[in-house]
Amino acid sequence: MTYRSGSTPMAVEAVGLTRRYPKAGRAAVQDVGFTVASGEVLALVGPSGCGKSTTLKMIAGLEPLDGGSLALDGVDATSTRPEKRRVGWVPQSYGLFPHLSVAANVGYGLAARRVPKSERIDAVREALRLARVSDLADRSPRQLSGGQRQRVALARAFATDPRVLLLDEPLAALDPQLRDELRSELATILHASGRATILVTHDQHEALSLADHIAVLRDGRLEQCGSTEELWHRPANPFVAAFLGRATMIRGTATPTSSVRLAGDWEIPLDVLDGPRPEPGQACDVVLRPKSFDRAVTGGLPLRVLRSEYLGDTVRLHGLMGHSDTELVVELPAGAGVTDWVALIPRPDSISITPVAREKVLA
Ligand SMILES: Nc1ncnc2c1ncn2[C@@H]1O[C@H](COP(=O)(O)OP(=O)(O)OP(=O)(O)O)[C@@H](O)[C@H]1O
Repeated sequence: MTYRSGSTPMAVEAVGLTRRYPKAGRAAVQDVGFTVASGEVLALVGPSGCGKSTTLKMIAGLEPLDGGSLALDGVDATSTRPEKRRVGWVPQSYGLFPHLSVAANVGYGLAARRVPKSERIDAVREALRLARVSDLADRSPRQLSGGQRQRVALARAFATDPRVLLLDEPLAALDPQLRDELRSELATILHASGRATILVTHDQHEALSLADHIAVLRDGRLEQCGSTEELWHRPANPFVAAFLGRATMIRGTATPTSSVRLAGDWEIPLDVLDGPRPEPGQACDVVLRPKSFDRAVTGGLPLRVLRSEYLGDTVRLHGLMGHSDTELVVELPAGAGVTDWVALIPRPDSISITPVAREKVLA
């Protein structure tokens, strides 16, 4: 039991979730835990097959748990039937019925549960308002754009008054431009709804802009779960760093002259380190992102360019740090030509440096 008297229980508390499909070798999900408060959005991210959908299904009650426990609003729900969990599911394809109006689609779940008509009308009106589609109530799903369909699917989930909303790749069915436009609107709707939301996405931009917290899964296991800022600035390992935004995480060593020495004799100054300063000789994890550098006018850190990609405003360089074999991806403003070697100066505000405790280095 996760509820402590005097404290507000978490809307979702998953502890050690484990699912082993029959006849499968390894567990699809192994020992995954996280919490989500009401009004918060958690993004489950990770490569294809890492266990995101299975985790979502365990919370909805569509897959049983082979280990661990699940509490909803502080009450154990590990074996609760799906229809009793008050969990709203928005599938990737939205699953709207083409022969029903938007309002009838939104009220479908309530009608199936024989909710009285007057209550149903109020609930549908409120759900349409929350999802910002009140003006579409009489249309058929065929007369809607992709973005409108997505919001109607959300309204249908809202109508049943769920305490938890589960969204499976909410923007995946939309074209890239519409996806960008809808991202911020969806964030506003989800936060205004006051529900706990768990969404699955492949897209790091979606995770960073929609979610308060992110859980990164890999091969069924949780690599890291924390606030978006925490994962961005202090990724637990190179996999998490790379997954959220092409970052490269490199282990370096603090020098006596307030810098960190990395591969290829690169030195990054410790100017903007906001946490505790490392002692000389102490190991540090340094997260370098494509936009962590400008082109140096004189001197600078040498990047040996292996390949370049023209991206319009910028050029993306794939290279090696100095004479080392450590790879790095850097994006610089397009315009100045690309040569075999490019000199860079670090932009300290976009580089994260975390001193590593000595015990962790030895472990
Ligand atoms: N019904 C099933 N029976 C057996 N194995 C399954 C079943 N469903 C999923 N799996 C396996 O479990 C693992 C996790 O699958 P899951 O669908 O949860 O991953 P995912 O992260 O959602 O993937 P994607 O991003 O591709 O949708 C995969 O190896 C998958 O092949």
